[in-house]
Amino acid sequence: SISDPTEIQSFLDNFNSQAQAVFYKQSEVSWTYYTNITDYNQKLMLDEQLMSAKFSQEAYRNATRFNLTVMTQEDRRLFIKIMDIGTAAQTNETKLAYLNKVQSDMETIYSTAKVTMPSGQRLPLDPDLTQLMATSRNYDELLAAWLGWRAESGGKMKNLYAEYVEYNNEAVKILGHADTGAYWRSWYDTPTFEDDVRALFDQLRPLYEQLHAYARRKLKQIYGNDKFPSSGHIPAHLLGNMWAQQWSSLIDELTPYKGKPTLDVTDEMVRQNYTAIRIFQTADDFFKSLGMIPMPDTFWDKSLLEKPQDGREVVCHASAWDFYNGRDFRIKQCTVITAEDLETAHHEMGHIEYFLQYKDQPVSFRDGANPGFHEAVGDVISLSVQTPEHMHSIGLIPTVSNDTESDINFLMSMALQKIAFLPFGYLIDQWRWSVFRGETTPEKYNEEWWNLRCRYQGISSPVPLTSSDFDPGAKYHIPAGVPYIRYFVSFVIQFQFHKALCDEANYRGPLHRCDIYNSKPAGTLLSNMLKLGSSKPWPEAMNLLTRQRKMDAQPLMDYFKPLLEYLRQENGNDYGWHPICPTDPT
Ligand SMILES: C[C@H](NC(=O)O)C(=O)O
Ligand SMILES: [Zn+2]
Repeated sequence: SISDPTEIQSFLDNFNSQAQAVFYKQSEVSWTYYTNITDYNQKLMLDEQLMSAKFSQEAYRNATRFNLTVMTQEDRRLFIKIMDIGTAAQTNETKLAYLNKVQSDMETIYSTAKVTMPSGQRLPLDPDLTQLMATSRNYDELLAAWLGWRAESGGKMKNLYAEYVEYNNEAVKILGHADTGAYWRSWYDTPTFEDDVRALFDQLRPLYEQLHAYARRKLKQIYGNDKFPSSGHIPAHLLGNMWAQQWSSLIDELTPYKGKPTLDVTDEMVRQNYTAIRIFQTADDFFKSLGMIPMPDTFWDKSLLEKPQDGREVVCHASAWDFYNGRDFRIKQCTVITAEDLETAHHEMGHIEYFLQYKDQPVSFRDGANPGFHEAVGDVISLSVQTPEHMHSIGLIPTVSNDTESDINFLMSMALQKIAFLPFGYLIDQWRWSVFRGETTPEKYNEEWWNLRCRYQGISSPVPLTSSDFDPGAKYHIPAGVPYIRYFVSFVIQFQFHKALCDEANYRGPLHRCDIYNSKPAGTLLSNMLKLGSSKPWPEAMNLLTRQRKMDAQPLMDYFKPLLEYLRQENGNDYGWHPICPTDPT
């Protein structure tokens, strides 16, 4: 095997320049499809994916000719990443083409699905059903939207998913991974990763149990006790969100102390004629205030920031794109003028900022330190943006009152976004890992999904389950093949990051009121971590930013401590639910 340093360097240099060209082409062709769903554009994308796979297979073959033991740590890390080619390891082109086609067809079903409402209207998820789930308080209307969406999305792809699992597992086993779940977890490069996330979830469950109890009591007042099963579960369609994953749209009903200025800035944004562009300029302004890298001109020229009105079908689920040429970075978001989309814009721009900070790294290091890091960047900024102080400073709330009651109201609004999410963020890949392992077989897909939803989220299906349903397919990341534990990791570490940046900004008050806006030191500290990309093991990146090497739920618990005390007082013994699904689904 090759040990000559000159040959090692020239291989890496060649790979780097070729990979940029190949990945650029694949990004462009994919972008064309995601922003204009047609059979023709899908075929171009699938063809390009096969070309890109051939490039990766050849790079893999060439890389295995080198002797990794004589290399520098950095070069060895590059070679390992060059050889981590995922499903492109499938050299049987027919099988790889079929896997990619099935994956793309599931994502297309999801992205073009429409529900025929009792009124006869045919509604897509974005923006119509999302808006309905957030604003309707009519039990039957919510049920119609919820049932319709499951039927038109997941209900149309159950057999496809079983094939996707089989072909995806076969491909990654060629690289030596036990199954697709093992491959996805390998990106965290932590042998105890599964145990670590379970420990974090167990540590945080009391917070969620208290919030769940509080929400359940309020929702019973709205919909009537008879709509709730005796097991303590909340019917899945009543939480203001199609997947009950975040409950922010219930803020007005769940605000503990009425009579204070609303914390939902949606109405004010609409009143001020906010546009999608202005939402993204607001986010860009925050990064600039930290001395971080502004969005480049190509971002503003080439992003798709609103759902096209020209009849084109697009994949509306928001995403941020790196075109791997160091210059072209875009967001695709069907932005609507709501507080939630202001937050999403910061989330997506956090990805772009990460791309910008590590753009001069070798291609194989242009990734998050681990996938959770990439999901955390924008959210950390958004923790500052959402403070009453910052919302006041950008004119979206009239006054800042930090008396105890207003403080609890604010913490409740943040808990509906961050605490409500934790079991959902945790259970998606619990389900998928069990599917990839073969523990959950196709006839058990739906039942096991609801077992986890009932056990961890304390919500249940408002209708009896049938084995032809495939409710996992009603959530984007399942048909799109996007791993999900990254969001659970992000929701924990973003509070570690927030605490570290607030310390760096010399902020002294309670963590939940910290706004790092304009802090150049905080911006420098964050930038230095982001610049690393995936060039170092993630504990080193974590240490650089937070002075510790582990994921730690303490900052999140400290942030919400005053609210937990309030909730325990409010709930008394009225909290918790039966771990298995109710038989009386109301
Ligand atoms: C939390 C996750 N965010 C994302 O996809 O960007 C979601 O929307 O389900
Ligand atoms: Zn993201």
